[in-house]
Amino acid sequence: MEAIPISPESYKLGFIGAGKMAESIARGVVQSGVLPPQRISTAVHSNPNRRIAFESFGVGVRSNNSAVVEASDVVIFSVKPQVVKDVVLQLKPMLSEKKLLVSVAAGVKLKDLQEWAGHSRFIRVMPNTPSAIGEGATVMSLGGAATEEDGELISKLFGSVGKVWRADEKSFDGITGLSGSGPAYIFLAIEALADGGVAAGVPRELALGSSITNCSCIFHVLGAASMVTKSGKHPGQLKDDIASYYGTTIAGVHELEKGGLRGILMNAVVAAAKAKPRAVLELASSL
Ligand SMILES: NC(=O)C1=CN([C@@H]2O[C@H](COP(=O)(O)OP(=O)(O)OC[C@H]3O[C@@H](n4cnc5c(N)ncnc54)[C@H](O)[C@@H]3O)[C@@H](O)[C@H]2O)C=CC1
Ligand SMILES: O=C(O)[C@@H]1CCC=N1
Repeated sequence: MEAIPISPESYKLGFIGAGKMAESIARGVVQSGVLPPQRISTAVHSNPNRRIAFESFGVGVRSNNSAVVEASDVVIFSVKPQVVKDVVLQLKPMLSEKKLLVSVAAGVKLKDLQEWAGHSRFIRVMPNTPSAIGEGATVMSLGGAATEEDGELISKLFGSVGKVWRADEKSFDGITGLSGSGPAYIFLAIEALADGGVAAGVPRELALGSSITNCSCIFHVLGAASMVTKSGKHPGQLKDDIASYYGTTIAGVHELEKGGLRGILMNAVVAAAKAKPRAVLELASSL
């Protein structure tokens, strides 16, 4: 059966799973103006605070998952990986090929998603939480029956909250370890660098205090990231530009190298890429 085109001007978007990732995407999409909140809905499973979070930016909260699917042309599965199979199977009678299905679940393969849904108009996406402020990184891979127009629609949706790339699904574990989980490593680094500043005599408020948006640690991290994207120079070159001979920076860089920072960061990405969410382990053991 040929997939019925979804109108970019009027389609309705539904989230199954009203958690942190769904909120980051929905919040960013509404802020960007690509979809008005009236065209987005979700349902709250157990935590009533999630209703408040979504309603705070105008997204409607329906009574249950079925009501969300019924009202939506595009359905994003944003529950934890171990819950995806159950919700897709429960909703299967309503998931006709007229609807475009999307999953953001880490580690859950298109092959399985398509089998549970009964069709392959499915797109697997790996976003990250900076989507909430329009700075997300999203990678997507199309299932068998997803059309080029479907790909463009989802690309535009996630493009409204950051940058979007397409990749072979084979790369998805690595992409999850790098860009899905990656912001957490940087948050950790920001916190640790600020603590280093405090240890070296920088007042806490100046390093990373209660008025976080105005702290020196944030500005140097933002500045460094912007230089990588805007200068066109390799980060190694930018590092060399700061590290004067006999200078202060090279003393700090020496400590980082002695502690194995590069190896530790590489190991973190590889460990996250290899980590299998419980759903995937259960799936493998049932084969
Ligand atoms: N948090 C992140 O940075 C990223 C998360 N993801 C993926 O996004 C998905 C969601 O992750 P988070 O938002 O972090 O988790 P979360 O725990 O914040 O959200 C999941 C939500 O699903 C709800 N839920 C549980 N069972 C349900 C059911 N049967 N029906 C409807 N809702 C149900 C929960 O109440 C919760 O609000 C996961 O599959 C994860 O792999 C992907 C990229 C980044
Ligand atoms: O930690 C997790 O499992 C999810 C997937 C990528 C980021 N958070």
